[in-house]
Amino acid sequence: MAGKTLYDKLWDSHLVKQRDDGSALIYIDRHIIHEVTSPQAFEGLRLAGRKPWRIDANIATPDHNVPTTPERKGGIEAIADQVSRLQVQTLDDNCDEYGIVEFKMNDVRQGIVHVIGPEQGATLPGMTVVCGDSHTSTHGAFGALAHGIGTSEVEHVLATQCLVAKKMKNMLVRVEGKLPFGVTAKDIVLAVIGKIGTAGGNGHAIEFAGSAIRDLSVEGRMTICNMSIEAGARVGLVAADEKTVEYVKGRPFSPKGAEWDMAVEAWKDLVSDADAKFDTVVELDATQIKPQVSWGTSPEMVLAVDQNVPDPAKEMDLVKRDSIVRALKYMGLSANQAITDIQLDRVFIGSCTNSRIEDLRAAAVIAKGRKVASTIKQAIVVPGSGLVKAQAEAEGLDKIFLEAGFEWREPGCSMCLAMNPDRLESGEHCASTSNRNFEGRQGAGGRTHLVSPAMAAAAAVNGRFVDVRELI
Ligand SMILES: CC(C)[C@H](C(=O)O)[C@@H](O)C(=O)O
Ligand code: SF4
Repeated sequence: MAGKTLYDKLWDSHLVKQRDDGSALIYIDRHIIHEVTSPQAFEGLRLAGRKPWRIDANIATPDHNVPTTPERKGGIEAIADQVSRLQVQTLDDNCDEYGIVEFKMNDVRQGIVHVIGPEQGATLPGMTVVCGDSHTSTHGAFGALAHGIGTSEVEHVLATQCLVAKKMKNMLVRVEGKLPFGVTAKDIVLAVIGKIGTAGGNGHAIEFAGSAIRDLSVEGRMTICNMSIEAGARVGLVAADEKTVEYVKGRPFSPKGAEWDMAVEAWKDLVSDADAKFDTVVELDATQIKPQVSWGTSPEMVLAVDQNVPDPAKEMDLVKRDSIVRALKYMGLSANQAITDIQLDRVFIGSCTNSRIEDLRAAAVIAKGRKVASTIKQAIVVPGSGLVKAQAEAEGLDKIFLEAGFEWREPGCSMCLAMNPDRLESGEHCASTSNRNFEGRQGAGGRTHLVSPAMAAAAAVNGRFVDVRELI
């Protein structure tokens, strides 16, 4: 019998019941909750006369709708938008009613769900982790089976601690070789999506492996797994190793004492067996990856910073040609324009892809001693959690950013999506460290370019895209 992949192992160890029609019931160890996808789920529970079944498996925080400016210190009343205020209030009320641990808006532990889960040790190797949010794939960086679920599934998990699921296929993305200086995890994942496309991982759980992935910090692995969903896969995974163990050690929700020792022993098995079979294998040479910039309205429309945007006239496939024409029009770019000729209006450093301490450090290296270009209307740095913010301030990163002309904000999803006051105006170009660039994502008519934190900082000081390696 062939060996098992990491995904097979995680699936098998959580399988409650397999049905003949292919559907199955799996046990969920951790459920993370935010204000957007939970209100109807709690309401559904109430209407059915049910209660959450395992209170301590849940952890909640508001992130999408929270303002990131200092006024929010005034509390929920300070949220100007009514719908946003109601969502945040409803989350607070639901968590209070059922006794669910919640880091409220002004708690130092508040932040983006995918940043705070790992930060608190609430995400551990070997777990199943779900959240009503597509970027739950982030947590797979710990060798956990993690994916987004819909609101009706949020209700189901609350009520039963189980989920109806279907086993996915196995895909291996192997990235070998040493990553060039100045090239980061974000560039790896954008390059992967550029290669396989946004449908490339459809129906698969992607395991990222190879020396370039092993060499990454746990934060970098989170960035990669985060964007598995943009590669078409709901699940991204990285095998657990010493770095994973080191990261989770001593965190508030991590096991302690004898339980810790047992856990570490068990986590050693969270790797794919050498003879495991993958349905699909993709290989990338890390040494060839350059800093990436998305130019279009899909994450697969991405190029190296030294390239030129495509010319539709050279595309023979009519469907592809049409999508290039439309993307160029929306983005206000002309065929063959150099990426380094794209003028930026705003810069956003944040989101669950790139708002951890390592991301802020990388951006600060570039910002240090430089100034945001006068042509940039706004450059904001939004830490992923209050604890990331505190850590950055302890290291003096806030000062570096403020002196350079960046704004230093409170944690939240912020400009990643237009659900709170941070957004683009129509026609504006933004260098953004987030994960999605479809039309209107950061505000109606806004034009998003996905980049790494260092590339975003470099764009801020240069006014246009520049190969960050010229500034290091
Ligand atoms: C609001 C939420 C449901 C959504 C998601 O699931 O991903 C958001 O986080 C996003 O990034 O678009
Ligand atoms: S930061 Fe962006 S991608 Fe992440 S959860 Fe928030 S809105 Fe979704």
